[in-house]
Amino acid sequence: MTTLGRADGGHWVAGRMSLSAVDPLAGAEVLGEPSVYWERPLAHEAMAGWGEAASVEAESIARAQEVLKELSALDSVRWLGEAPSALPGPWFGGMRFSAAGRDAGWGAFGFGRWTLPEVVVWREGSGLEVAAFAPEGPGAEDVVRSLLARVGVAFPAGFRHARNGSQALRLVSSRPDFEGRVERAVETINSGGLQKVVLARAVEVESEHSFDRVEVLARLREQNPRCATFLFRAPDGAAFLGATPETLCRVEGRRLETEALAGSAPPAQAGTLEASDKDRREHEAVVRYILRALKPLTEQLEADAEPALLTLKNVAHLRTGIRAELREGVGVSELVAALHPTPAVGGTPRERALEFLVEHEALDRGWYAGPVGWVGPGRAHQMVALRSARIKGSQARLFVGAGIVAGSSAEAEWRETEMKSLAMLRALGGGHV
Ligand SMILES: C=C(O[C@H]1C=CC=C(C(=O)O)[C@@H]1O)C(=O)O
Repeated sequence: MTTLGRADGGHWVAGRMSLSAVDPLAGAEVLGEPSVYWERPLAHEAMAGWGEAASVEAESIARAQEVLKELSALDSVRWLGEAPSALPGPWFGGMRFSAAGRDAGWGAFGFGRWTLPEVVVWREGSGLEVAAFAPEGPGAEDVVRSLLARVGVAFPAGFRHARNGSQALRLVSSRPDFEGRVERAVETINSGGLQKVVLARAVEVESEHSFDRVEVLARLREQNPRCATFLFRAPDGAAFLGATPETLCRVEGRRLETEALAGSAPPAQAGTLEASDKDRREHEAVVRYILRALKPLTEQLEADAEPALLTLKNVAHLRTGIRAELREGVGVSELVAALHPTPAVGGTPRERALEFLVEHEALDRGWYAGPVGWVGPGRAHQMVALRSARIKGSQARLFVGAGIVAGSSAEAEWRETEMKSLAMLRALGGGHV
């Protein structure tokens, strides 16, 4: 683990060069599976990282917030030549939804974990750039130059397309348990104890062979161009990956972009969403919460007047875009503290909803529904880790949730979570689902 914030200048030396190549994921053919991956195809943003020049772990929410603050303030990289202006990161990672839970499978991920890869390849304009990082010290510049030279020679020029090939998957998730929890949530809401709570469940997925996670990424990004496709590998070889539609915050200097995403329907019934009273209430709880949370941190806070439809391949949502100027001194750490968990993954009132989840959800969410993404000096993009799975070997544990409000039906919420699981199941090779 790295100690951050040394006062005497840079920790890491970095160099960069252009690559004659088009796709960061193609690098997996020669460099193996990336340790971190991030792509938003519609935003033309893509990056893959290999190796770890450094990692920072946090064992509590308070420490995680400190780390985010340090990583967004630190400019501890000494660039050989000009520093890139559009490099995502260079720190990549995420954190748990909450401290509650005891699934040992999440152990190696820590409460929060961020890494500075040894090699980062990212899209810039119509080409790719590569940067290499090494700890400052004698010989560090040579290490950087030789990493760049090695990657430059070997990096494949072409695009890594998703390949055909489905496989038999064994799925386990208890419908009666989930529906029982939805009914309990509706009773609590009806008795005035809560307004909204988002209940999640896990689906255990087993395949005959180890999952090819690069292939899973290739399918996820191809099928979900509006989402952020991500992967973070833990030291025990497990990886957390997914394709999520929800931005928690995008920070560029003082500029903030965020969104409320809640209210769902099958794509074929997307037209009914805007008029659905249940979905509007579910959505408005999120908008109100975000605006209230951001007020003390921002100036010129503005939200779209009406939610718009966001139609993904397997599910459509109501979406309200929110923008603001950040007050002096406010950055990603303060934003995560104020926004997470939004009622799109927790509920309202926030504390009561979180207590309900601890008591009744019977699930260690781990990094599911937590903030994941990248952070660097004055810039950050954090997504809410939805539509995601933890994968190790031939086992995957997939997570899906749904917002429960007065009038929710257990059967409909089960169907909604089934629908939300399709993107990941198909990417895992379940061509028949
Ligand atoms: C909790 C999830 O979705 C959230 C985001 C969008 C719409 C949601 C809904 O309509 O329930 C959820 O709040 C999930 O996908 O696991």
